[in-house]
Amino acid sequence: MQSKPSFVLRNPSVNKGTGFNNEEREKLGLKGLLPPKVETLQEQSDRALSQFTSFNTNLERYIFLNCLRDRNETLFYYLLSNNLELMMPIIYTPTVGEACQKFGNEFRFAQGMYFASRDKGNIRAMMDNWPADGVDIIVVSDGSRILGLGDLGTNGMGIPVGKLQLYVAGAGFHPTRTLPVIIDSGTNTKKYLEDKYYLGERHPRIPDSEYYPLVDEFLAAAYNKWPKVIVQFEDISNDHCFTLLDEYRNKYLCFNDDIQGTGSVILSGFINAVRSVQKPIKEHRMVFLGAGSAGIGVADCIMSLFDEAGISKEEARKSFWFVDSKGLITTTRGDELTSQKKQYAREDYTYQLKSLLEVVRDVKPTAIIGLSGIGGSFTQEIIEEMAKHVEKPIVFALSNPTTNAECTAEQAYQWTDGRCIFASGSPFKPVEYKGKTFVPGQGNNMYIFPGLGLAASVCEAKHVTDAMIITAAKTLASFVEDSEVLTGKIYPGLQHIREISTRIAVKVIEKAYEEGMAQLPRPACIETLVKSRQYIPNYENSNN
Ligand SMILES: NC(=O)C1=CN([C@@H]2O[C@H](COP(=O)(O)OP(=O)(O)OC[C@H]3O[C@@H](n4cnc5c(N)ncnc54)[C@H](O)[C@@H]3O)[C@@H](O)[C@H]2O)C=CC1
Ligand SMILES: CC(=O)C(=O)O
Ligand SMILES: [Mg+2]
Repeated sequence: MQSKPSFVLRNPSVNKGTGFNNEEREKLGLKGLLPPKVETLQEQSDRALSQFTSFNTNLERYIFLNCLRDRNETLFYYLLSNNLELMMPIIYTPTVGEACQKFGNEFRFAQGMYFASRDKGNIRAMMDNWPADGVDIIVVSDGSRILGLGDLGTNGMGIPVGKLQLYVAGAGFHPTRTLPVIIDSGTNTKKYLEDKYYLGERHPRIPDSEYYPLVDEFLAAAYNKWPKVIVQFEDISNDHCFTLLDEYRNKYLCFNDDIQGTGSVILSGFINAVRSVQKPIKEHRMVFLGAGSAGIGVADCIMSLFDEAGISKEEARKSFWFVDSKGLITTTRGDELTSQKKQYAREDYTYQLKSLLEVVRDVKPTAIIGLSGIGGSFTQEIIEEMAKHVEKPIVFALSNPTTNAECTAEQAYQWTDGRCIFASGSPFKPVEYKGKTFVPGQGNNMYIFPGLGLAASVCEAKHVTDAMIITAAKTLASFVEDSEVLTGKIYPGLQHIREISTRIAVKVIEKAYEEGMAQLPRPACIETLVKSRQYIPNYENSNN
């Protein structure tokens, strides 16, 4: 490849830094521009790892990694892929949450694309500014509900960026073919509107009459420019996300990660928790704290287990109790419920239960599922009350980041005397309790979206269906052996994410063919096709 040296060394997609061999240095006119030693990718990675560990704070490590990505993409993905467990909590939850909150302060260079209301009418033309040849996947947020941190506006860009890094490292999307997007529809967070470093549009969120046409124009433009692209909606507040999903799920190739990805990963964890406690699904009583996009998405997916057990929807709903900021959701509560809440509203309560503790006392749940964004809301009293009535309580504290988790892993094991099956959205370290080591599971959609997205992209799916989402959940669950499940392990180790994503992709593609959703002619071997499409970070694959 003939190119100006300054360009090659400053283009992260092709830059190898000290990895350029002598022949390449000669050919590309790089002689004298690099220190003499030619290094292998492994040697470069060893140095980068040592630099990574030398920082004092996780935010510094986050900045270091993103700057590395901006210099040498191959090295970044090689380092990340080989140190995923160490680096996941940095590029993803919890550190990405802090990085978003400080996005304006720590901004160094632009990534992805931004579309604001004033761009209305020009979005398709703006997309031609994106420098890559093609785009296979877009993660789009409007920053309105970033993890459990609320409305961060344009600062939310860290989330699409981080999710796409997982798509590359976890599933093998090609990094140059991923596009993080922020639809800047303003922010209602005063702190950011008044922050001199805030980089978004400085106005309150636009009304629905402007919001929906803006998103519609963005999607139409994206599918016009990249007809096979898959779009993942991410961290969009629940006043919009359900409407967007309903509107577009049968029009374009898209899905909502917080509703469907979370639904799938928690269904998977629940399947294994049910295997672990050895109690049939119809005997479970599930209390949800939080009835937003994630809570409803999870319940909708768990409903499939009742369906498989031959239990009607009407009957199955009696196993769910939802608590939101106003208490137990009932048909008699007196407030206007959204259609999503209505389907799970209890009809059998003539009295009102205002607090989670009251609900737990009343229901004696076998599972308590936190997707409220409220840190510490599973108190000792609540968990102890639950543990009185159940031999192996299922405690899922799934809100992110770590500070927003409903309880910590340590608390859950202590308060249930080591009997609970625990999972959290953000990672917790193993817990020593009464001479035993408990390894908490991470119930996070990161196990699902890379493989699901890969499947949809590779087989050129028309749409992402519920059956594909449930297939992904079951495939993930199958990674945990019976013997492991009995010890309380419900998710496989993260270090196997590539294998997991590959298997999820294969199974989801098979389902897509079964359902007539796959548009690519059926290949002789789906696994071979999937593997042939996966990016592996090494210099042999680069263009030089
Ligand atoms: N582990 C994972 O993979 C995922 C975790 N999440 C986390 O779940 C949390 C919620 O996400 P979404 O459902 O998308 O948000 P959301 O805003 O759609 O829903 C939040 C729900 O919590 C309820 N709530 C708020 N304050 C409450 C209180 N004091 N008591 C009881 N309920 C209360 C709200 O009424 C609402 O029903 C966030 O922290 C997010 O990070 C979301 C998606 C995936
Ligand atoms: C994990 C995730 O998608 C969330 O917390 O929103
Ligand atoms: Mg999310």
